[in-house]
Amino acid sequence: MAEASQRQVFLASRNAKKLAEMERILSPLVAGIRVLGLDDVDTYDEPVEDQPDFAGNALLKARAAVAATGLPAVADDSGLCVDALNGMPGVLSARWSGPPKSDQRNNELLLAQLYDVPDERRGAHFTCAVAFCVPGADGALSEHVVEGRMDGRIIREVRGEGGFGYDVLFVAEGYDVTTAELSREEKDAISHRGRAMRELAPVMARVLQA
Ligand SMILES: O=P(O)(O)OP(=O)(O)OP(=O)(O)OC[C@H]1O[C@@H](n2cnc3c(O)ncnc32)[C@H](O)[C@@H]1O
Ligand SMILES: [Mg+2]
Repeated sequence: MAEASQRQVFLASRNAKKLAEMERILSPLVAGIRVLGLDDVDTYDEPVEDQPDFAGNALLKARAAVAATGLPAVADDSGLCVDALNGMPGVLSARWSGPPKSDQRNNELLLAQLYDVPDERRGAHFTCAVAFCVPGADGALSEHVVEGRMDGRIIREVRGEGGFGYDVLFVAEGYDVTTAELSREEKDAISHRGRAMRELAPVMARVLQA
């Protein structure tokens, strides 16, 4: 029983589609893991994501999750970095068109911003930082951060029904369909999130077993 409870991990995301990706990538890679979501813990305030980089925001979210729940927690901070926009929207990706968060308005704004940008300058990449924080017996936190990246370009009209966020406008390098047109497995195999989570999984397995 003690070992089973050791392997509970809280995935700290308010984005249901992102959370589903995190869970489906991690669960098969960490033996015996029991994934908990927001519905399994008492409500707590979402921390303000005010850090200048993805790793900083991921850590902030994971630390807040541990503080609220006392459980080992994983948080993902991710976003789209567009070359022609000097790396924006970057850490501001979720609310690029202002609150409340809307994928559709974000995509419309991105298309408008890139209206005059020719095909050869529409390069972009997704970045995902994942932080894993584990409370120790002495109150200290053990913290681990990994990052993944997916390169590609921004097309001129939305395509596809899968994924979330900017997937409908993003074509990964070597592909001619958007990441919203890929199957879940195909997206996970190449995505920033898939790469980061696959790097984190053995770390989680080791830390949770200790
Ligand atoms: O912070 P949490 O609660 O996890 O949920 P969130 O949606 O606010 O997540 P972020 O702060 O990390 O912002 C990430 C945004 O970047 C975009 N994004 C990240 N990963 C993406 C992906 O795989 N496909 C498309 N868009 C993505 C999308 O707009 C997300 O809302
Ligand atoms: Mg967020």
